[in-house]
Amino acid sequence: MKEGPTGVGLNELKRKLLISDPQHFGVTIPHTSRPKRNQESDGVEYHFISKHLFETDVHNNKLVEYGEYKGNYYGTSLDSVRSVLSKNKVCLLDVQPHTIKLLRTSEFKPFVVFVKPPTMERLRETRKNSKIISSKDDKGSAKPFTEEDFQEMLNTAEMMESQYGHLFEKVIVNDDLTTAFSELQLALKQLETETHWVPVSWTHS
Ligand SMILES: Nc1ncnc2c1ncn2[C@@H]1O[C@H](COP(=O)(O)OP(=O)(O)OP(=O)(O)O)[C@@H](O)[C@H]1O
Repeated sequence: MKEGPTGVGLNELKRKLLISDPQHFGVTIPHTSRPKRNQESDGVEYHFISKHLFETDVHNNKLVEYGEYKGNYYGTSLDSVRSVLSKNKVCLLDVQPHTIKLLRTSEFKPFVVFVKPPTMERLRETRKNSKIISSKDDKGSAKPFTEEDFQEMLNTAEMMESQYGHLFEKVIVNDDLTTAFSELQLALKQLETETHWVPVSWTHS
């Protein structure tokens, strides 16, 4: 499980992990109530369900997280996480910090990595040629980072870390991308090869 402020590089790091070992890592397929487009297939880009069913699922706590955008719901179900785990893969999931509590169970055994922005100076330097890809925008528009984007990223990161820092198992500063990716790979490898501490209740199941 990874998290961090918008634009910090979560998608980029997730993409790199998936490419590096597609047998080992997996991602969830989200649910949406938006109508399926012609070129899309159910269960590939999204699980397409009705608005009514989405609301029932929300009511029955079947979703890890969900939100509404342009009148349609989008969300990730607990079952979609289970489906990745059932293939014996490590599920890469970005979540809001308040969701960590929900996932800290013996079933999911999350390893929480906080992806943190570097200093303002280093953001300016490293993101010179980077574009923010608006995930919310259907056309996937991309525009350069502004000073405000950097400031917001730093503010959000500080807020997240002060409020939820105790829930992070690993903090990775995404300064140089290649270095950050290597650190992430190493942390995940160590997680699988070395002994680490978990709540005692997790050892009984
Ligand atoms: N270390 C880095 N150096 C330079 N550019 C980077 C670095 N990390 C990410 N980027 C670029 O910054 C942009 C935003 O990254 P990305 O889309 O991964 O962010 P995100 O955290 O997933 O954002 P969101 O939550 O809004 O989807 C991308 O164009 C990405 O290539």
